[in-house]
Amino acid sequence: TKSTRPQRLLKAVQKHATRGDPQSVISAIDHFCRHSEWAMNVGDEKGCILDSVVSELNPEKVLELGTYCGYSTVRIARLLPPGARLITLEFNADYAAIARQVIAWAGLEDKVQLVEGASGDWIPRMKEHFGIETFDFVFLDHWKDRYLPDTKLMEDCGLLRKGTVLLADNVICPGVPDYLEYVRNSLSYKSCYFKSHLEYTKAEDGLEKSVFLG
Ligand SMILES: Nc1ncnc2c1ncn2CCOCCNC(=O)c1cc(-c2ccc(F)cc2)cc(O)c1O
Ligand SMILES: [Mg+2]
Repeated sequence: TKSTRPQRLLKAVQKHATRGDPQSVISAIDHFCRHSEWAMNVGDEKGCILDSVVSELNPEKVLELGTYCGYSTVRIARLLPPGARLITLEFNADYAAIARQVIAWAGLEDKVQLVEGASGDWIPRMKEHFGIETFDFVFLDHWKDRYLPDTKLMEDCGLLRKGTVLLADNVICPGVPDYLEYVRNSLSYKSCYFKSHLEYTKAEDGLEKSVFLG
């Protein structure tokens, strides 16, 4: 039977990347997506912006909503200090299976906990199930119509603290208008836009960085 795109992406990683070398995994995925098949990873251009936000913050507790094949998981986890933890939620079991293998190939499995399920179901269980008090950094890259309800849910569950940084992918393409309107107008957030391009294309896209003010 025909392979899936995530399976072909994993094959490219296993063929071209060096085990335990996260940068080679990132480069192998970017090469595959640029020269073989487009895939919805955050990509290299927005990925550099993601890197700079993470490096500046040095977060201990990270939440990623939407793992897909684990590309941004690897980008973030490779920059985390020893002892820091990244929890990543993926709804699609097939994507999750591929992501686990990509994360393992990068040698980052000790820093990452991949959880299969819907963000709306798992966010209320973060404290009791993972012993998380609050998150330092949240990367939003899942269903675009879940960004706003899940942000409000994280607020209501007390998972955000003064200074928690939310970084949202795809705020232009596919777009998250309700989320943007909220974080840009709420007195509880200081928000700014990083203009970029949709991964591996010339179309405009960008990342919105929003600091929770408590
Ligand atoms: N734990 C969870 N809870 C809830 N939902 C969850 C979940 N885990 C996953 N999901 C489901 C959704 O996951 C994938 C979401 N990402 C995208 O859809 C996406 C699409 C494009 C795109 C596509 C086509 C174009 F033409 C132009 C742009 C680009 C991107 O960068 C994207 O990120
Ligand atoms: Mg995205």
